[in-house]
Amino acid sequence: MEGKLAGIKLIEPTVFEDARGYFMESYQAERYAKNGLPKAFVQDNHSLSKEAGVIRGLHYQLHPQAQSKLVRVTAGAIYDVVVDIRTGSPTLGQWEGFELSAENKLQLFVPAGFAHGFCTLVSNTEVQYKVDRLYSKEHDRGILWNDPAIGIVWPTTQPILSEKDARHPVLALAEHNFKY
Ligand SMILES: Cc1cn([C@H]2C[C@H](O)[C@@H](COP(=O)(O)OP(=O)(O)O[C@H]3O[C@H](C)C(=O)[C@H](O)[C@H]3O)O2)c(=O)[nH]c1=O
Repeated sequence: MEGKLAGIKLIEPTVFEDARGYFMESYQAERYAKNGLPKAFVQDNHSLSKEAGVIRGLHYQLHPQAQSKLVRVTAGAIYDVVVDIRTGSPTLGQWEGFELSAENKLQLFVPAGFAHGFCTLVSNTEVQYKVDRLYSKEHDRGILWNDPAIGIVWPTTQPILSEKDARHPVLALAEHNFKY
């Protein structure tokens, strides 16, 4: 399913349930590539947030280390947010949110050119995501979670933030040089 912002994809995997529980292919390179996802991811990430109301983000990496991400929740639930920061994009500065959970098993594909962040909805939420470029501290950038120019409506107005996330700059969108 396509999001309202070009390139964003919400993926519902096939879940095989039986009396024991369930099985699903959480990723399959050939099928996902047919849906326009990168042919190769190079890193798996996994975070645990102990409380509801944790916001991680909004993050992105600059070219040439700009990352596409395939995000899923394996415990708990998040409100996952993407912001279009592609210079020249007709939806530059627009955001969209999705509820991903261990229950709904939905996966979100976030192409390079989007800032990404999430707010946990329950305690002990675990998020696992694939990226197609390696982490690069030098290319890592952030946007303030409540940047008034973007106006994201989060599930909380008083989030638990890392020190880094509490002090991101607000974003003059024109500054970004993502090739649309
Ligand atoms: C992202 C990353 C971080 N780190 C190290 C750097 C720090 O010492 C520590 C925690 O990093 P950070 O506070 O940036 O972690 P999150 O706040 O969960 O960041 C993530 O949150 C949002 C939701 C994202 O979309 C990004 O993928 C990612 O930036 O892990 C690594 O060693 N490798 C990595 O790929």
